[in-house]
Amino acid sequence: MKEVEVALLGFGTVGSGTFSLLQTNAELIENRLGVRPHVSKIYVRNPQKYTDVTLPEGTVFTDSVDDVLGDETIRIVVEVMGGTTFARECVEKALKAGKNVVTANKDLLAEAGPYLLDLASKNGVDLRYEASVLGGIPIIRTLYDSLGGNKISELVGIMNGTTNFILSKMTEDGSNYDEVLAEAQALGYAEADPTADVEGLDAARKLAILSSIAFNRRIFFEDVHVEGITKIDSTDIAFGKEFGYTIKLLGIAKETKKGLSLNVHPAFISQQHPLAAVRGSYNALYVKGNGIDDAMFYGRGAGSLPTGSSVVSDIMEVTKNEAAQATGKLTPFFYPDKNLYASGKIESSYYMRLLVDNSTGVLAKVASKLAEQRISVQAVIQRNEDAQTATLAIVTSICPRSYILNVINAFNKLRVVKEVGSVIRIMAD
Ligand SMILES: NC(=O)C1=CN([C@@H]2O[C@H](COP(=O)(O)OP(=O)(O)OC[C@H]3O[C@@H](n4cnc5c(N)ncnc54)[C@H](OP(=O)(O)O)[C@@H]3O)[C@@H](O)[C@H]2O)C=CC1
Ligand SMILES: N[C@@H](CC=O)C(=O)O
Ligand code: NA
Repeated sequence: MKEVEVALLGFGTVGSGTFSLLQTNAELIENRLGVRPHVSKIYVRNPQKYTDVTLPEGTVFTDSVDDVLGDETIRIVVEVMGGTTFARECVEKALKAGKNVVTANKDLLAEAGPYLLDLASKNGVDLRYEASVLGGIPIIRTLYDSLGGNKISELVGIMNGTTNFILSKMTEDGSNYDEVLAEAQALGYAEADPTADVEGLDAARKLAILSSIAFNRRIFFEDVHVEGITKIDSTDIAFGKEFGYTIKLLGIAKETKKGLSLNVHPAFISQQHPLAAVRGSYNALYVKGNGIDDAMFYGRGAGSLPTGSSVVSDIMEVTKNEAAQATGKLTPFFYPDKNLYASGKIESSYYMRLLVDNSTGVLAKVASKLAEQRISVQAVIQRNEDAQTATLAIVTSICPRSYILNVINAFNKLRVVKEVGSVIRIMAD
């Protein structure tokens, strides 16, 4: 039996899912490839943690990364540890040693992807990262290859499983934010530090990676304007429902004549919008191209086996390239100027929740501040909290984000406004 030697760096959610799929589908994979990917070494810092794992003969845990990177028989190094310091060191060493690398690490790709891809090419090896974006959904290769003949104008997606799981549970079951986050962590969806999920950083990294491919630019994490979901509360979700909206954390990249805008933020979308039906740990990406028109890709965005499925597909792709002596042959990109469009200029309508004095004339005062910024009110719900206080939930007309920032300043100075609770964009259908 012909084998290609593979090593895993990491055996957590993704590493174990990858290993399990390689074992379960070994025969099928070998039949399709003509070669069997064989995991000979698994690097972890603390092998004692894995004493309950039974490895087949020929596979060992090691706590020495040099034992992996210095092993000449290993052709594919799978980096599934996470982080950008040690992981980057390992990936660079592996590429320089002439080994192919498969990684699920979006933090690393969004920070140094173009550099590492160049390094791989220089060393005649592959660097593949299908698992880094949208977990199990095959989207990297789809954008590179299947949609390669399209000029892409728009990407809109739900790119983080943890936050979609949290928002879905809060919306559907009225669950408490902290409890659902703990559940997402227990299910292996969340990052080691879940701040990356809930503050939108993870989605921003994924948007940067996808946009680099879709728009042929060197896009990094810093290029994306980010807002997370930590300020969303059940009151907003309930008002949203009354207005006919569902809340989602969206990644949006749009190319217009004015430039490329890159944003991650929570948004209300119509309950009829296809993305509204994407629930739990599922992700989806809507792509607009000048050939395909509209397409939507849907599947599990996080979790052990779904993400392992993408890692295994990359291992198979690299194995095929090795057999064809075609590794390191990705055509170099031509990167035009980034020409980013400032997010303050982007127009949409907004939902605003204000805590106000419960007295006559308050609504008129609030409306006049909006009018001063050339913003009109499309819909409003007033809920009396007690004799002194009322909540106003407002849907505004379409305006640039900078107008909304101005009106928030004006509200903060208005005596009848006790608090500006939340401000959430509303995405047009
Ligand atoms: N979980 C998911 O659904 C998805 C995760 N990803 C990405 O995949 C990567 C792995 O994630 P996941 O499997 O969830 O992570 P886990 O925390 O579950 O696993 C990390 C593994 O790496 C080992 N490890 C070895 N060295 C290090 C190190 N220096 N720092 C951290 N871990 C180390 C850990 O073992 P030990 O502690 O013994 O060293 C552990 O086995 C990350 O880049 C993540 O962003 C991508 C898509 C989906
Ligand atoms: N933490 C991430 C894991 C997959 O990329 C998520 O929740 O989507
Ligand atoms: Na993917």
